[in-house]
Amino acid sequence: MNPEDLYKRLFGQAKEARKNAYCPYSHFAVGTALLCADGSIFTGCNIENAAYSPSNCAERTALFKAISEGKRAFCAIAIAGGKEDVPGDASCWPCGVCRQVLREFDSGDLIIVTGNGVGGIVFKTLRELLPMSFSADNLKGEA
Ligand SMILES: O=c1ccn([C@H]2C[C@H](O)[C@@H](CO)O2)c(=O)[nH]1
Ligand SMILES: [Zn+2]
Repeated sequence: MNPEDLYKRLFGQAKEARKNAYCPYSHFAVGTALLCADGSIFTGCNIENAAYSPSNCAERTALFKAISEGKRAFCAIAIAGGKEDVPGDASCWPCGVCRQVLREFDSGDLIIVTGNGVGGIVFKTLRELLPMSFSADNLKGEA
């Protein structure tokens, strides 16, 4: 399958996962689908909390599920987000916190996929979304 078709399918899985979003405060529902290097897929949704700050984004839900199952290498993550009463076809790029968390497991080619607002997808590398990032390389004195 060519990458674009693979990402379209992944975005469809993110839209499906978005149905599980728990967002009674923001009413902004997000779903994700994370494609691991071994071909497995982990989905996620945002999970809000009455105390607000413990809320978790959909990106980190999927990533933490995968990490906790032993996965360490990832190809792409698709994100479908929007107010809960709309289909979630518009672009929803990851927040700054999630970009940094994803950076921890990116070796330079992680793809971020989201909707283009007209029924298709758009994708970029995490490196494009988080240039000049801080990583483990800095701690090793290599950056
Ligand atoms: O990329 C994003 C942006 C926002 N949210 C969540 C956090 C919060 O629950 C709600 C509104 O910000 O959407 C995500 O899960 N991912
Ligand atoms: Zn986030």
